[in-house]
Amino acid sequence: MQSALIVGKKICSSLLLRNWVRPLSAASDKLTNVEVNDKTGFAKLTMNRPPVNGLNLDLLRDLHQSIQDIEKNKCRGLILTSASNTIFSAGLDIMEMYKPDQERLKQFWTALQDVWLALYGSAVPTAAAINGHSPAGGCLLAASCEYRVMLPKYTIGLNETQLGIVAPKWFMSTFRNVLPRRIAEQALTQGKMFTSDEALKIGLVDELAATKEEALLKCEKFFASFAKTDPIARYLTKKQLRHNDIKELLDEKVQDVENFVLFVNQPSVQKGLGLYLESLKKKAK
Ligand SMILES: CC/C=C\C/C=C\CCCC/C=C/C(=O)SCCNC(=O)CCNC(=O)[C@H](O)C(C)(C)COP(=O)(O)OP(=O)(O)OC[C@H]1O[C@@H](n2cnc3c(N)ncnc32)[C@H](O)[C@@H]1OP(=O)(O)O
Repeated sequence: MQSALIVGKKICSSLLLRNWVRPLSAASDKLTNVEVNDKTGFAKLTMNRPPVNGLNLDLLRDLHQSIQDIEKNKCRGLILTSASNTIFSAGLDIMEMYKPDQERLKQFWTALQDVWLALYGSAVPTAAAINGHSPAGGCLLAASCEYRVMLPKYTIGLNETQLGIVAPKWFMSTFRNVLPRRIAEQALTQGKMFTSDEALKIGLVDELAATKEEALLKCEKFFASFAKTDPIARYLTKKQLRHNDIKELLDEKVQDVENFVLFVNQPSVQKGLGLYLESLKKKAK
């Protein structure tokens, strides 16, 4: 595992502290970073895979581990954000799907499922400070949280149909949990990327903030709104509301991996992914 965990002493007993500290790798290797505010108990989970936080197998596994750690240590809130100044996450790393190693491809999709199950079903209140572009898988992560604060002039959305891809059911359920059904249907079928202002207008994000610091504060304010609620009652309510979406994936988890593998291996999909990668690289030149 490649994530670093920084924990405030006031919150964690020395036993917990021991549990939390995982071996730190060299700074340049860190893919996620967790910092816990010792006064509030809020954890900031930062994705740090330059240049675009492409969700590859390693980053996904790291994210999963970090979410589990935050959960185990009973933090009072989890804020997902990015170390980049312009990108929250570019979504799935297309390199994982292009000319893939078959065993790794299965592990990759399973890791994405696990991150979604952990984040969408988290007992800890969750929020995303969206400090950059957030297409596809990036949008999935943000939409899996309970609250979203976005910086201006970026884009967010599930753009799969524009790439000739069908978003899996659980991507769609996540959107439907946030957006009115008709808006979700239009956005998903069009593969629409929304500007920050548009996202605010339709309710895909809850607030805009001028800076990352302000976004983090607004996420913390959202967590503070639960100060007078019972944490167990809060969690059970969330759990029931999200139960069907989670159960649907759990019931079909293996089949979902098989569908994904079958889909990705289609020659037409491979061709499309290759062309898309090329277009991204040309754009970068
Ligand atoms: C029935 C159905 C059953 C099963 C369904 C099965 C499967 C389908 C489900 C799949 C769901 C897919 C989800 C996804 O997330 S797919 C990924 C979608 N992401 C995107 O389309 C975003 C693409 N990227 C961008 O738009 C821009 O890069 C971005 C994020 C706006 C940033 O722009 P910019 O700052 O200008 O940076 P560059 O474009 O120059 O990029 C820098 C560098 O990164 C490479 N890169 C960017 N995005 C990706 C990516 N997603 N994967 C891999 N690599 C990426 C880019 O090529 C550049 O590379 P270089 O080597 O040139 O530096």
